[in-house]
Amino acid sequence: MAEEQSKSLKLAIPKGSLEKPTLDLLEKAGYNIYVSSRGLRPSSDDADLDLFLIRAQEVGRYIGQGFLDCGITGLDWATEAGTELVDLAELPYSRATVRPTKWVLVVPEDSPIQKPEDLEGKRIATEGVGITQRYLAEKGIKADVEFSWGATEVKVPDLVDAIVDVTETGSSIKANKLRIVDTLLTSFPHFYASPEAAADKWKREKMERICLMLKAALDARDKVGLKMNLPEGQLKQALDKLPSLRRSTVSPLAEDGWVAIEVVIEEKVVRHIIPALKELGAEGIIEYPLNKLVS
Ligand SMILES: Nc1ncnc2c1ncn2[C@@H]1O[C@H](COP(=O)(O)OP(=O)(O)OP(=O)(O)O)[C@@H](O)[C@H]1O
Ligand SMILES: O=P(O)(O)OC[C@H]1O[C@H](OP(=O)(O)OP(=O)(O)O)[C@H](O)[C@@H]1O
Ligand SMILES: [Mg+2]
Repeated sequence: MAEEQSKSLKLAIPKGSLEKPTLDLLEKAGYNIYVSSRGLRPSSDDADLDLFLIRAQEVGRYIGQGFLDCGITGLDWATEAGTELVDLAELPYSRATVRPTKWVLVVPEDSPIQKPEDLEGKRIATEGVGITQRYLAEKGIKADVEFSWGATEVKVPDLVDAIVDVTETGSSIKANKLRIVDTLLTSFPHFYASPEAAADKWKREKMERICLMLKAALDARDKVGLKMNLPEGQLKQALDKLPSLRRSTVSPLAEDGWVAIEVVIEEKVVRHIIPALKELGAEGIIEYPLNKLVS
């Protein structure tokens, strides 16, 4: 028992672009994290967690070296770290949208470079040197790849011929009048563990529970619950007309000839579904938000 109580899980949260969305997701998953101003060791309402805010680029290194048990970072930086990590879950969220981050090869709109092979002998700046070098090696292209500390878009065409940079919404590419030549990698955040932590029963169970709750919170995103009463005679028509209702729970009501329907659907279809149900004679329609969805 004493040993159980002294257990703790060293968990890294990515500092930077992913910090806010990661803290929001953890909160939705049921873990309230408190980050003090300039503090890099957040506290939480789960006494088992020992939290560290670490740059996304470095999370993989410290987990791989065994100094941290686990953490969240992009697939991109985990790959770049080159350490052995156990991938416990893909978490499909991003900085601003639900789309994955893409690492793209980019040139000015009017550049003569049209295809990757045109990079032969050229200069490329990027924060992801390893990702870029592996891509060029796979294609048998020889080009100079130099590390960029950021603000990479400004470097073409005066300082380098092309850049490899992250894009999510595409607004930076548009604002800087750039053109995508190719996509090297698509990346979402993942939950990674060290091989030692993954082999430890208590840590493994703890991490799997956290992943379950994180995924449940992500799966509930953009979905709502809908409940209503419907004349039984209209049930077939409702299921035919509204395919998204097919997986609903149908139960009899105390009042003869009526059924209660409960379903989880995409929020975006609700505005079509509610009026259609009303036309079919549905009554007592309620819509409610969902916090978690576990299939
Ligand atoms: N729009 C975005 N821009 C940058 N990174 C993003 C974006 N959306 C998601 N990410 C992810 O955030 C992680 C960290 O990104 P990045 O390496 O750019 O560092 P950063 O936290 O943005 O800090 P910096 O200000 O140094 O760029 C990566 O895994 C990346 O895939
Ligand atoms: O497609 P978008 O949604 O516009 O996102 C892409 C931008 O986000 C990142 O910049 P960041 O804010 O991380 O600054 P950085 O350029 O210093 O890395 C990336 O380097 C792009 O500039
Ligand atoms: Mg960035």
